[in-house]
Amino acid sequence: MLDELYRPPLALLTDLYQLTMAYGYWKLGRAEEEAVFHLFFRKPPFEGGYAVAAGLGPALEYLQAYRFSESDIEYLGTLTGNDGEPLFEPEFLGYLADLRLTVDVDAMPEGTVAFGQEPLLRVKGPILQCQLLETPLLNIINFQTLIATKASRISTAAAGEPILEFGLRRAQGIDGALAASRAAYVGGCAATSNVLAGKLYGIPVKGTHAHSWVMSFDTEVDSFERYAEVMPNNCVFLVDTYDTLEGVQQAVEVGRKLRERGHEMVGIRLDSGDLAYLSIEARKILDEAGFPEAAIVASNDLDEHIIESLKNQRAKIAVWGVGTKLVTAYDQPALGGVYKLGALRDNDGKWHPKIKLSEQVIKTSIPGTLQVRRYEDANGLIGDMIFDETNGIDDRGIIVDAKDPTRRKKIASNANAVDLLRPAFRAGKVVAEPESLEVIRQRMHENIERLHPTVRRFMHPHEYPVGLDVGLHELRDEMILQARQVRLEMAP
Ligand SMILES: Nc1ncnc2c1ncn2[C@@H]1O[C@H](COP(=O)(O)OP(=O)(O)OP(=O)(O)O)[C@@H](O)[C@H]1O
Ligand SMILES: O=P(O)(O)OC[C@H]1O[C@H](OP(=O)(O)OP(=O)(O)O)[C@H](O)[C@@H]1O
Ligand SMILES: O=C(O)c1cccnc1
Repeated sequence: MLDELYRPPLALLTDLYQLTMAYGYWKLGRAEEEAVFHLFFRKPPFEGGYAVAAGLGPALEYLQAYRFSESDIEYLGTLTGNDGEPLFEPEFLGYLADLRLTVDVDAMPEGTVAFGQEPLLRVKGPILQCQLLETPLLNIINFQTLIATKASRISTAAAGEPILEFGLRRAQGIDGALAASRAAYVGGCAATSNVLAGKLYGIPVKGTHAHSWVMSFDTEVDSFERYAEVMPNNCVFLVDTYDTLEGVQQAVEVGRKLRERGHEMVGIRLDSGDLAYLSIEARKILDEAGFPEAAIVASNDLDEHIIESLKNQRAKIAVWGVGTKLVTAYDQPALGGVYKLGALRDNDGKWHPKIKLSEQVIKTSIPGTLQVRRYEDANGLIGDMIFDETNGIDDRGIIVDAKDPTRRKKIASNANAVDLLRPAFRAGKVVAEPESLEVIRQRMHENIERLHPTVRRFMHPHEYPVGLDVGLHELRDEMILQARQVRLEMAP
């Protein structure tokens, strides 16, 4: 699913330091030196057990359109350093003007469940190009993955009942809203209130009416009657403007008249008060009045925790309207995905793994040209192995936890294995088959189903096994020791 929004070339959508490094590589004659970068997050968001990969479609659209326009080049020519002289020389700007991407990108298909440390995306090609792409790729993938994950958690809480995404009015700007509507659908929402997202992405659109409609009439019942007249095929009455349970009675009255005219009331919406109590009482009123099919829609600052609690309270809510907390990822507003250099190729064609050290083990990078192999059997997912494609997998078939190397797991030799990073972009062209959002969300549902329920739990979820191939782990350890040794020797 490639969309129009990211079609205009947006090569300047990057941090200036990517261009200063690009200039440096060009100046040093290293622009075409081949590199591999990986995009990954360290910990699933929301203190959860998993994330849902999203954003690849728009990212590919971005890559496909990538070029510096004439006005981009002109603008870059106006940038100066602290001596007032141009930052970039004209020959470099000419190089950028002619630049067409030749990188290869391998990526997890959207809707795949993903875990900490494992690459969602791998970019391989001239180091200058890889570097320029860091910021826009992180921008697109981080946000959509975050929102798809939130939506998937909310869908899990609603246990199959439809979620309507109502976030547009409180989303982070225009693109924040559109990207969130897309990702929310990937993560399992049934529809959006955002009509532009409906048009751009083919997401079903749904809507009720606001309090202002009720307030604009002399009485609540009058407002429902007029609404039923003009919109007889889409009647969800918002019943909480004055007194909620009285509002339900008024909806029933209007629903009866509607029925006489050959239409059925779709339902009512609750938007304040105790949603458990009010939905249970409203359900009784609707059932007793002969409207067992009328759905109770609820909204009001909902998230996965409130929905889970309302379900435990046996609330009679059939449809959930969720806005702010979903589209702003309220409790964790950024994913924190990073993009790190894994390897460089020297003149004789050999790949050399690269490492960045950190005081925190979790932040020490994983060297190599990485791939993720997922193992599963009839019962579901077993574990993921991160390995270096250049060296292949060690015969021992063991994964080692990157945070705690004493935690290891032997992978059963009869487990099914699938490599998650698949060719998406080759030498500047999209090669992944475009996927509809329907296919993507179906993949998300199937993936989530195959996770152990304890991994899906909101509170202190069970940690899904992800580890380094034991051979890669040993190489990484050696590289850490070697880098530290070198630094020790260099110490005065
Ligand atoms: N039974 C319930 N259990 C848990 N949370 C609930 C329950 N009923 C409602 N909530 C949540 O509690 C919060 C109530 O919000 P708030 O205190 O603003 O009250 P309100 O009913 O919205 O009042 P207002 O009239 O100001 O809109 C919302 O997030 C809502 O989803
Ligand atoms: O609570 P959220 O999850 O963000 O869902 C969207 C909210 O937006 C609307 O309220 P708003 O007060 O903006 O307008 P209204 O007058 O239609 O209620 C709607 O009634 C929901 O409460
Ligand atoms: O259609 C609705 O009920 C709706 C739409 C946007 C925000 N809140 C509610």
